[in-house]
Amino acid sequence: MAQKETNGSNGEHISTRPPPTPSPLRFSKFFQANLRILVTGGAGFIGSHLVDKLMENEKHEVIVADNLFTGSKDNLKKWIGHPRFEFIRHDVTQPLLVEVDQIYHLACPASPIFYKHNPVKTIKTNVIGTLNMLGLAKRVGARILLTSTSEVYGDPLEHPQTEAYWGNVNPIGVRSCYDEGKRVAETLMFDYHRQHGIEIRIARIFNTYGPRMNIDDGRVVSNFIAQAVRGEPLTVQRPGTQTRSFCYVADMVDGLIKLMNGNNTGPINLGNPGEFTMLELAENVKELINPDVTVTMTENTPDDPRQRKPDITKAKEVLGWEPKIVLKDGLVLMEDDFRERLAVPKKTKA
Ligand SMILES: NC(=O)c1ccc[n+]([C@@H]2O[C@H](COP(=O)([O-])OP(=O)(O)OC[C@H]3O[C@@H](n4cnc5c(N)ncnc54)[C@H](O)[C@@H]3O)[C@@H](O)[C@H]2O)c1
Ligand SMILES: O=c1ccn([C@@H]2O[C@H](COP(=O)(O)OP(=O)(O)O[C@H]3OC[C@@H](O)[C@H](O)[C@H]3O)[C@@H](O)[C@H]2O)c(=O)[nH]1
Repeated sequence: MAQKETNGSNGEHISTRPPPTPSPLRFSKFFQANLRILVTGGAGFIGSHLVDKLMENEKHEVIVADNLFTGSKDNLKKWIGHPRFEFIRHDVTQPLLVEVDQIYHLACPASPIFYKHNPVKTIKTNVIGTLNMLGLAKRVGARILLTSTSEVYGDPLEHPQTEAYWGNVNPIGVRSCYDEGKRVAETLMFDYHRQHGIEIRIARIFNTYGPRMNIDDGRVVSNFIAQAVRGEPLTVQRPGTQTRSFCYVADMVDGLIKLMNGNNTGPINLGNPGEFTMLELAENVKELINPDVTVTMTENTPDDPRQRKPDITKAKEVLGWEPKIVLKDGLVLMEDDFRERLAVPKKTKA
């Protein structure tokens, strides 16, 4: 088949090579025309919630590829053995060949503690892992979505951050394996799109929280909730005036699915524009979960961004998406899950 010449959603010139012909079975009278979806990192926090949502549709077959570095099969236990679900223990730094129509590429540790644990592995996961998944997308003609991050904006000099902002990232710092890794992953996505006509989608996700985060994940919301439930001091890292915008995971999953199935390549910011200092977050957690806990100031880590707030105008316009769950409601939903896993029931009022 001939090359097709088109313009992408960002106005770029694209030369599209059609994907290889699928198996003849795909056109057989009795073939069930299911959408085959690969979720890399599907055993992790956001990935497992995404799998839950995708599995609700009876036309979807879902394959998870995950090396279980920060994820767990426990997050997927309700789907193990389901006829439309498969789990593959696989490291995305190695090639993978599966016949799929869509790839949600999430595989990568997200908590700073975990991505800094083995920085060389983190950058390999972002660069080689994304190359492998793009190679797969090219080979089987699948559409691929990358979960990039607000960390591509580094310590931002523009506030709030729009997608047009190129960022302020330290290329040699301890966070660079993740920040720069994701920036290269975005570059690879666009190069495969322009050069090979691969259908791409890029989400820039801002700090997302919710049930199923690892208790010892190390990110601020899970730390504060676990501390409040255990009755331990809330550890605010200095200066405490740094800000973040927190998005509840169900909102994030809706945004990712809309992005995958829409027409825009992105990058698109997905996040909740509500902005809080870490001291304000601690006060909220204390008030909602355990008024008896104290707040203690602790050392911060290098290159911690001072402010973060997404401008989500583009997501509203092109996806019709905006988050619905405000922080106070989301924290309470998360508390129930943490209490159950930590086996600390809520005190009943006398
Ligand atoms: N949660 C957030 O606040 C946030 C913000 C921005 C971007 N993101 C991105 O969203 C994605 C999911 O984040 P999360 O919060 O669910 O994190 P998570 O750590 O819970 O999930 C990551 C998953 O990827 C798997 N994984 C890691 N390295 C792998 C490898 N080499 N091969 C195969 N699997 C591998 C882990 O085992 C885990 O199941 C990540 O790409 C992350 O960068 C998350
Ligand atoms: O116990 C803690 C942990 C963290 N913090 C502070 O809380 C803020 C947020 O830290 P988090 O570890 O939750 O993560 P960050 O917002 O820096 O990055 C997060 O959002 C972008 C994603 O790409 C990353 O994967 C995700 O971890 C930081 O300023 C940190 O110093 C505390 O005050 N106390």
